[in-house]
Amino acid sequence: MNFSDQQLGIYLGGKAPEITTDLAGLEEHARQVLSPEALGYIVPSAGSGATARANRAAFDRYRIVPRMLRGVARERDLSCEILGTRMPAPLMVAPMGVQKLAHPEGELATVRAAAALGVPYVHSTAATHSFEEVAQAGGDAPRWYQLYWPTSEQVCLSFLARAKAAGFSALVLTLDTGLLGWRPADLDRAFLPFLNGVGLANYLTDPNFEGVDNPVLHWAQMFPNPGLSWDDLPFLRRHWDGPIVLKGIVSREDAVLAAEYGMDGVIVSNHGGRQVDGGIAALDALPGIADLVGDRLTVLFDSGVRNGADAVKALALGARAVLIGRPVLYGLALGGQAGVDHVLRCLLGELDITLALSGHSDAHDLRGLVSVASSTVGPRD
Ligand SMILES: Cc1cc2nc3c(=O)[nH]c(=O)nc-3n(C[C@H](O)[C@H](O)[C@H](O)COP(=O)(O)O)c2cc1C
Ligand SMILES: CCCCC(=O)C(=O)O
Repeated sequence: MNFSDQQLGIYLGGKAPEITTDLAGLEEHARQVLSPEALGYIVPSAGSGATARANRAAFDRYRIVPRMLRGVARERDLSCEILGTRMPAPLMVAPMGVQKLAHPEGELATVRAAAALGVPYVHSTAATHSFEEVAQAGGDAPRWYQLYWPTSEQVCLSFLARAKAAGFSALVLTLDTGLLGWRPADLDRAFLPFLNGVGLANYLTDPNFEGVDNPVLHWAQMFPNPGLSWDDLPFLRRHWDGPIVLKGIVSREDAVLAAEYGMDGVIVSNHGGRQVDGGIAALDALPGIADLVGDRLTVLFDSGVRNGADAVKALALGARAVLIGRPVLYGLALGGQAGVDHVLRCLLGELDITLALSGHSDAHDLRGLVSVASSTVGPRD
């Protein structure tokens, strides 16, 4: 196999892509095709956008320090197993609701693209397709379920049972969205997809919603759930037979509590800056948490990853795998299933090439691969 076969054949399916391979430029392209409401919901972040900017600034501060002459294999294997789930590389699709805002095929296009590559897909409670539809589209491919814990215990139990029956193997409990954040782009338009019934597919197909007069009002009564506390977690353990991962952890204290409460993992994440404005960059929270609980918990990461090199940085700072958020939706907006396929292939390809060029044939033991760029280094005067 020659070089170009390897680059284009393996990574991109052998043809010139219709979408740029510069994933950092993807947002700009996606902005051209999204409706104003969809753009306002998907792209911006909470408040002034400070948390989202901090996410990116943190990635810029860390620099990869490649090592040489390490006998890197011509054919590398980045595959790994995370909480019982095999994956071709330590990459997963982050749970994201309301995907029909990006493309009419919504989550079905995303899960099909992920499944074809074996990349695990995490199904959001706020999806525009139900557990069962997504499971059918995804076939045997790995999938996890992300719970927004409804205030109704009956609905909560029904969601857990439906997810289990539909083959979702691990549970992600998102903790940073007890309420929606202050999102000016939506507030200025008075736009919330859920009020139009968008993002309620799991709810509307639930037996507990049968015969309900006003399903949107019913949803509104059970979505905001800021009252949850650590002592609620044993309930989940009793009713979910499989790994449980807490998403939205950015403090060391909470990471230690997650371990003490017997959780299996945490996702270090600030929800892509969509919840708290002025929050700590997720990447800045990662190394301290990984050092403290990495031997007891599976530490995963999202928020701000835009390309394969970013994923390498997060892995080197202690994440066992990285979840991809908005870039997947940008691919979805630009090309449906083919667009998501393209984005995932680019991520897998750039992750592989960056690791190989850094002296690694797999994605294990990357400690020491990044350093913090020092602002004092510059031309001598
Ligand atoms: C449009 C959109 C919808 C989202 N919906 C959910 C969701 O339903 N559940 C969840 O846990 N996180 C949700 N997230 C957050 C992602 O899982 C992830 O934490 C975030 O997108 C990572 O940041 P990034 O987009 O900057 O990579 C959503 C993100 C976006 C952009
Ligand atoms: C009501 C769920 C909101 C979806 C979400 O998590 C997001 O938009 O960030």
